[in-house]
Amino acid sequence: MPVLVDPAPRGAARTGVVQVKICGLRTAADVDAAARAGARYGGFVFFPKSPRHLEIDAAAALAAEAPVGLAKVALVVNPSDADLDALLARMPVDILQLHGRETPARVTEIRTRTGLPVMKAVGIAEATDLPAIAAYEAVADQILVDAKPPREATLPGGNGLAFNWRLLQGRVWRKPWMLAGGLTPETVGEAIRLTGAAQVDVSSGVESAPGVKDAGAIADFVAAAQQA
Ligand SMILES: O=C(O)c1ccccc1NCC(=O)[C@H](O)[C@H](O)COP(=O)(O)O
Repeated sequence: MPVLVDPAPRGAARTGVVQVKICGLRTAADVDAAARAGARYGGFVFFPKSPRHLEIDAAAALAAEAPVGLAKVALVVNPSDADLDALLARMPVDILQLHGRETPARVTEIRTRTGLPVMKAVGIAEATDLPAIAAYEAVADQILVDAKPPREATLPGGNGLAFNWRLLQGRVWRKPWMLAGGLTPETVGEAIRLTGAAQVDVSSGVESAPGVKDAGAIADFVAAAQQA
């Protein structure tokens, strides 16, 4: 049964509570932990080099059992039309997260072709990276403001690295956005206070090992975000 999801929630501005995405869910226990903790979004990674990668059928089985209220986010990197067709034919997806070098034109194409809300990841390391957010907010439903991966990184995201959150102070964007990059239960409160983020995303910071989620850390992270 399709889950009705607001593609562009206003987060804290709408509900008064910071919305949380737990990315890299790989097991039924992970999905359960995220939902029980009160996360709004659950992310499923489709990137074979990642320790969080899932085959489509495995992700589809998890997504089918996910409770209503946990929006299912499919994270893809530079997907071809065939990749998207194969994914969406088998898995119920609420939001597509584009985490590669997709251009604004390609974001528009994917959004039109799939009919799904699209969240585009933009990597930030310094102030000169910020204008890309404006370019993508014109075409995407949401922006994931993430740490830019180091040049030598094998993953375009999920590296557990933070960026200077003060770069975002005083910035206003028209579209909903989510803060990501190296957040942990210990740091997420300060990150929210410094940036004003209404939504936050975490992966490495709630793991006991790469790709292994820790239910206690997920609960701590969501609680810390919601209390900020
Ligand atoms: O998590 C991965 O392995 C991954 C692979 C390829 C592209 C993106 C990936 N992750 C993105 C995320 O998990 C989050 O959206 C975000 O980058 C936060 O990650 P982290 O810094 O680990 O909290």
